[in-house]
Amino acid sequence: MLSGKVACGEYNIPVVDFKLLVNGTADQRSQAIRDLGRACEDWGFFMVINHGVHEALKEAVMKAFIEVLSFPEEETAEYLEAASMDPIQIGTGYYSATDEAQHLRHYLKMFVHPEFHCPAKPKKLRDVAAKFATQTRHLMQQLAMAISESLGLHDSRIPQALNIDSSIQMLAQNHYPAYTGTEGVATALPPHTDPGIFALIFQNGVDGLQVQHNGQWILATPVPGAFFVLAGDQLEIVTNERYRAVIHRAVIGHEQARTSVISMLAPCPDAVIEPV
Ligand SMILES: O=C(O)CCC(=O)C(=O)O
Ligand SMILES: [Fe+2]
Repeated sequence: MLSGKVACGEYNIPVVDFKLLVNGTADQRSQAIRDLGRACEDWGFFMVINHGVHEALKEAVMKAFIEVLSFPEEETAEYLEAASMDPIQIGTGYYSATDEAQHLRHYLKMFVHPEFHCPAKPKKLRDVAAKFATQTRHLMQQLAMAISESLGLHDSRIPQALNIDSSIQMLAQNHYPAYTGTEGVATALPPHTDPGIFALIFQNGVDGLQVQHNGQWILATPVPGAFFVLAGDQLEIVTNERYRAVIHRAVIGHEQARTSVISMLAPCPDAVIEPV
């Protein structure tokens, strides 16, 4: 059974306008930075719009990732059952005994920074994934600078404290086949926080990401073109828990399969992260 009541519609998930954050007038920038600070403080979650990553690129990445997951197992055997730090991983998550997942999730994960790793097929994946990785990394670096400012600090303070220049970036895709069981919807990814600094997420038009806010589960429905931005554990640590990592989960209904693409930034494993 899916635990907790789910609210949708009655809450306004915060929206941050990236264009105003970087190119606005002084007043617009201050307002956007305040909006960002409030979103991080109250939710640990927001949507970013006008971020400059083209829809066509996002679609191309999702399509190429779907192709990888659809290859017969013998073609992706080297990535199956990989360990958590292996550069490319393909697998299926279904941990019903331990953590309440009731339905399948197929995933692909690849580390793209500081070294770029990518399955050789389909051929177009390398090019689109590299572009998407660079653009979303840049976006997350700029968000980290703006977060510094939202805390009244110099814009380099939080990025430096996180060693962001040497950080690790991972791209991932989750594919959740439509649910076939007897409940209304099923949990496919149990409640968790993300271990890194931020995750950016977009999806195939099917909702299913839920975030915890003031003790309630909220279904996240994006404004067109937006990325969801989730604060992770390392952001919580560096801000001394002022900006908390958001607890979230993914659910899946009967009608349609859901696909999400994630770009995630985390400090390199030997970085020591302390509150600023
Ligand atoms: O599929 C989603 O929307 C959420 C994915 C997620 O939280 C994760 O992979 O850590
Ligand atoms: Fe997550």
